[in-house]
Amino acid sequence: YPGFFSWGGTGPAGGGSFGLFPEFYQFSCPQANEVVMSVLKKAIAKEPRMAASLLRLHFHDCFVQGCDASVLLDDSATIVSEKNSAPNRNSIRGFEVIDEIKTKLEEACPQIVSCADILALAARGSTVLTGGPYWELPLGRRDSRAASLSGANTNIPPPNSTIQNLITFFKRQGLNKVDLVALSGGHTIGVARCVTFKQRLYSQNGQNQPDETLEKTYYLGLKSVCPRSGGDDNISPLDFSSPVKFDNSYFKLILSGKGLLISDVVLFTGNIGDAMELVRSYAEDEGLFFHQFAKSMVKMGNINPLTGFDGEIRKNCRRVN
Ligand code: HEM
Ligand SMILES: [Ca+2]
Ligand SMILES: [Ca+2]
Repeated sequence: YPGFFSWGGTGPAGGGSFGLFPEFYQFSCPQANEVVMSVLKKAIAKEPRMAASLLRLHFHDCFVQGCDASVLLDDSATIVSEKNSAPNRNSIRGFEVIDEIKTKLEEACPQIVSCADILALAARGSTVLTGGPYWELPLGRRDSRAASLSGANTNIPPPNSTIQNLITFFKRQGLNKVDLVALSGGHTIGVARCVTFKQRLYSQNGQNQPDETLEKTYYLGLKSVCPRSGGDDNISPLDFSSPVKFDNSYFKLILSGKGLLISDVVLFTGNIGDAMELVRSYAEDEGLFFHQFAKSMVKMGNINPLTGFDGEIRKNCRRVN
């Protein structure tokens, strides 16, 4: 049976049964979240950045084919992996931690907990362990039998997006401007490679000029990490004031010209009134940001899940059964 209380009918989330709900593993694997948290604690203690990498992995999963663990599939005879897409190549990480969680869960409750739910649990756990909000997490996602390289190339927004582009990318997933600004706050942790923000330092307007919205000393610091030629894989924090703490300083930095990516900065400089207002509110009120981040994470986690008898529960997150 595909989990607890599954009738295989058609519910509001599509696909079958009742959609997702927090108690999905209550009887079939009550310790699921504890297992996830124990592996996360160890992995994040060893490398604080891992929290950021795991949060991002859930995002890159959900925006391509829905939250179905498609992002975890390796190349094989039948699979063209999303890992080689432009947004993911040399960039997404954390697969070994997901493998470790899956191995432990297969020991504890074989073939019960999906890789898609592991990604969602790891994203929430990573948020909590770095000081961010906790939320009730709907569960019951199942795993895809396919990946979509083209979907990864076309549905994940690039770092030089305009605000209009960002709104469009999010809208395509059923997410609005409030979700866009709140979820961009995920950039309160983690880093980006020089190649993702170089354009701003050396050729913002097609001319050989830096982005004029960059604060001067911040700009000089970035130039030393990210030279005009080479250094593409050098990294810089997305929120340099607290790169391993989940807080609202990302929004404060944007207000002071110290946002790293164009996609961060345009939330405030893009002349979309409600986005500007939201950046200001989240900079002022961390509680408000936490509340909305949690709500929007639930919304993102609900994008097109496989439920009921659709998809499968993978034994190994890197390949279909
Ligand atoms: C709004 C559109 C977004 C764009 C354009 C964007 C773009 C990027 C880019 C370019 C990087 C650096 C990748 C690299 O250099 O290899 C990055 C990192 C990151 N992104 Fe986003 N992102 C967006 C939304 C999100 C969302 C919704 C989340 C999660 C809620 C998120 C979480 C992260 C995290 C945590 C990192 C750091 C990862 C690490 O250090 O390993 N991003 N993002
Ligand atoms: Ca997916
Ligand atoms: Ca931070």
